[in-house]
Amino acid sequence: MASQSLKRILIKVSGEALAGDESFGIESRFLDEVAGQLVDLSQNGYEVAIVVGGGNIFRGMSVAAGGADRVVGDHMGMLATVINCLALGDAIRRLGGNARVFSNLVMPDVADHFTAREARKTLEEGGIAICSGGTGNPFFTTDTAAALKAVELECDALFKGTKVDGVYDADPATNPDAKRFDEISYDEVISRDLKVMDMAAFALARDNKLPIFVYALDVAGGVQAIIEGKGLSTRVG
Ligand SMILES: Nc1ncnc2c1ncn2[C@@H]1O[C@H](COP(=O)(O)OP(=O)(O)OP(=O)(O)O)[C@@H](O)[C@H]1O
Ligand SMILES: O=c1ccn([C@@H]2O[C@H](COP(=O)(O)O)[C@@H](O)[C@H]2O)c(=O)[nH]1
Repeated sequence: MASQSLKRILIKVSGEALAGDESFGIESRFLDEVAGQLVDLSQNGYEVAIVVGGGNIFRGMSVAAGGADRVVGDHMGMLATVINCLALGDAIRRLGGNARVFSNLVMPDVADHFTAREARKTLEEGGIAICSGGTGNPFFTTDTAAALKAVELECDALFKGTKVDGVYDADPATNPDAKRFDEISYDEVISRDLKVMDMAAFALARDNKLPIFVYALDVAGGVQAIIEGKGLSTRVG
């Protein structure tokens, strides 16, 4: 049974986490695990929209650092998110769920062009709306795309599923003594420059009063457990 206060949600799935134990690409066991969690949420009455990152395949900054055109690099990064979204949509359908892949880059043979109107319709009809291609613009990230889509689709909350189980006072990957927050305000996360998500995403969420839950994608129960107050996450609000 879906919670009344958090019924329509957007989940940002980290591209990097989709690689599982590998450093590149998609680990099918992990993909199926994530898809299974999304199907369960949808079948339990939640309206679920998805944005997927591309870090397991390509990040525009990495080519720009080598001297290539950043805009071309970012287009390549956005295409990487389309690949991940197609894989996730397919995994959801194989598990009996109903998913429709949208894209902010126009590619009619591959995905439906994203409009908030069509994506909302998919959600209202019980389908999972997967939003690929980021914002469609270079110099952004899929975190910002996730906040933007969550606002456009009138979601009650944004869940950022990643490799860590919340927001810490320093990057826990490089600081073993970092302390985790159960809750933190938008302004504090921005003023401390805590880099679990980019600042544009936090600012957009703050300006639209969109709560964000940062959680570890590989923890059993996932989003459903967090909504029921049983799972670990940091609430940014
Ligand atoms: N203060 C912090 N609290 C928590 N995590 C942090 C913090 N600062 C940096 N991080 C790092 O941020 C990472 C998550 O952000 P990142 O944008 O790199 O990944 P992602 O969005 O999950 O991946 P992708 O770009 O592939 O979708 C975590 O794995 C963590 O190591
Ligand atoms: O709106 C957007 C979103 C993404 N990009 C590019 O795609 C890659 C992958 O996204 P991540 O958020 O890093 O996973 C990103 O590095 C950008 O190059 C974009 O240009 N615009």
